[in-house]
Amino acid sequence: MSATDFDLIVIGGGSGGLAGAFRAAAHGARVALLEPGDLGGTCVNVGCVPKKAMWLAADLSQKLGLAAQLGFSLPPPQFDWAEFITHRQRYITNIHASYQQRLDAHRIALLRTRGCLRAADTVETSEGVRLRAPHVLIATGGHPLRPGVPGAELGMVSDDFFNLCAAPEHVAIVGGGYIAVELAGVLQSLGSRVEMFVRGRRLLNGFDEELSLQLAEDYRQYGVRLHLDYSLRSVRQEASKFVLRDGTGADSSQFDALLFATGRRPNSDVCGATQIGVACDANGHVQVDEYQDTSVAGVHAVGDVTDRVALTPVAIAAARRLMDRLFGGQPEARLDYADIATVVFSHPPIGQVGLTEEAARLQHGDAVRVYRAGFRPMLHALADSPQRSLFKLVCVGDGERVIGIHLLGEGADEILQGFAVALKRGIRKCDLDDTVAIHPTSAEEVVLMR
Ligand SMILES: Cc1cc2nc3c(=O)[nH]c(=O)nc-3n(C[C@H](O)[C@H](O)[C@H](O)COP(=O)(O)OP(=O)(O)OC[C@H]3O[C@@H](n4cnc5c(N)ncnc54)[C@H](O)[C@@H]3O)c2cc1C
Ligand SMILES: NC(=O)c1ccc[n+]([C@@H]2O[C@H](COP(=O)([O-])OP(=O)(O)OC[C@H]3O[C@@H](n4cnc5c(N)ncnc54)[C@H](O)[C@@H]3O)[C@@H](O)[C@H]2O)c1
Repeated sequence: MSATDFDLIVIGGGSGGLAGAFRAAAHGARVALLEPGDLGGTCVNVGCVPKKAMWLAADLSQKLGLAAQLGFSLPPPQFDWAEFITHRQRYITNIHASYQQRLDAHRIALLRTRGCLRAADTVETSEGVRLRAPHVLIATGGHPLRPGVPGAELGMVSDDFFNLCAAPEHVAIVGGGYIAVELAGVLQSLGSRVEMFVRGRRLLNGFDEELSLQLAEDYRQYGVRLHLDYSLRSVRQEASKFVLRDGTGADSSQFDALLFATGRRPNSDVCGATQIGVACDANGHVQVDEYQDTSVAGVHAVGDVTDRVALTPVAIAAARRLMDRLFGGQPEARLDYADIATVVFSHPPIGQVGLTEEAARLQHGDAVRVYRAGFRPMLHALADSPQRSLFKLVCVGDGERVIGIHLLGEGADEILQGFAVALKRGIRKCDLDDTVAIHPTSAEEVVLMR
């Protein structure tokens, strides 16, 4: 291969890398994409997609329970986890095929190999082939992190969760963030008995505290046991069971499975970034400026390998804007990272965009006004199930500009997107008041708060 074959080399074929490669090629750039694993990276293979599939199965299981309470006579539902996996994996295989077709259509050179930066314009493959291009995009994502305690290697991480073929009977989950909360909900709904061991005093730091407390209550009602303020000292295995020991020396019960959901680390070292002088923070995240440029000219980075919001649509949006700037004649194109909406696929889900009440009060003090709606969604009220929804609006100033929307409850995952557009456009509370409700829905509560 000639040394100057490409305009862009992309290291990593996950959400950010693929989006960057497609957009650059659409602008006419000659692109090489290096990916040793399955196309789609974390999101498609061991993240959003299989996780959402499991969440949908868990949601169906809960709905079957409600249906039985509402007069449907059903045999006790049996969930064939292994069969569900064949549907899940078929869905994922179709995504791989569609990516491959798009790569071919865009004439992107896909190299099934690992890439390592040797200079700002040079990437070496595992086979020792050197490729050159004036622009390199680092999009190598991250990997799950285990806590630094003795025995931590005994537990699963989220990647391993997707290899399960049945619900373990009794599961310990360490962590209280996105992945811990989501997989706890899935496992409990699909038949496991789940205990969560959370370092902090509440679930989901960074989310609205009231919603987090309500979700903890929902989880307790649902049978999940929460150990808050838990300090993990070590893990050991006794026969096939796992036992956790805490900071006081007390042992947990015995578990059939142990899952660590204790955060992720960026894949910056494996791609040679640091060796060519790309600046990284103490955790290894590649440091980028507002244009996704690293400290080395011509080397750019997007997605989980950077220290920005670790979400698929963020990696995609950042990569597309970067390619619009580099190859699309839009010199100012860059991603605005403010007010990015996010959903935790818990049971029920939580959606948030903008500032939490706590963050708003720190920034704006007494100028903050909060509106709340707590209610039982109709299906749960009909079935006399205790699950409640809690919606909050955080507003600021005399004009009551809406600076935070927080939704916990059935449908929150689907409701939030439209309101996120409105918040981004700077709506005020009176704009919501002026909007006629859609009845009877949960979403109408957002425009009916008083
Ligand atoms: C369990 C779980 C659930 C999640 N759920 C959601 C969700 O519901 N919604 C959401 O928005 N986000 C979710 N996320 C986060 C989301 O998956 C990530 O933010 C997203 O995948 C980041 O994309 P990326 O392109 O930066 O990295 P990745 O998707 O991780 O892709 C990086 C790719 O780079 C490759 N690579 C690494 N090193 C090299 C190398 N040296 N050479 C070549 N290739 C290399 C890897 O093989 C990988 O394919 C979830 C994450 C997890 C773990
Ligand atoms: N629905 C979604 O969009 C979604 C779902 C999953 C993951 N993600 C993304 O992936 C990222 C990673 O998810 P995550 O859940 O791994 O991380 P996280 O940062 O959300 O949560 C990590 C949790 O582990 C705990 N923890 C860390 N070190 C610990 C230790 N040594 N001992 C005990 N507890 C410890 C933290 O206190 C925290 O509760 C998220 O921040 C998010 O950006 C998004």
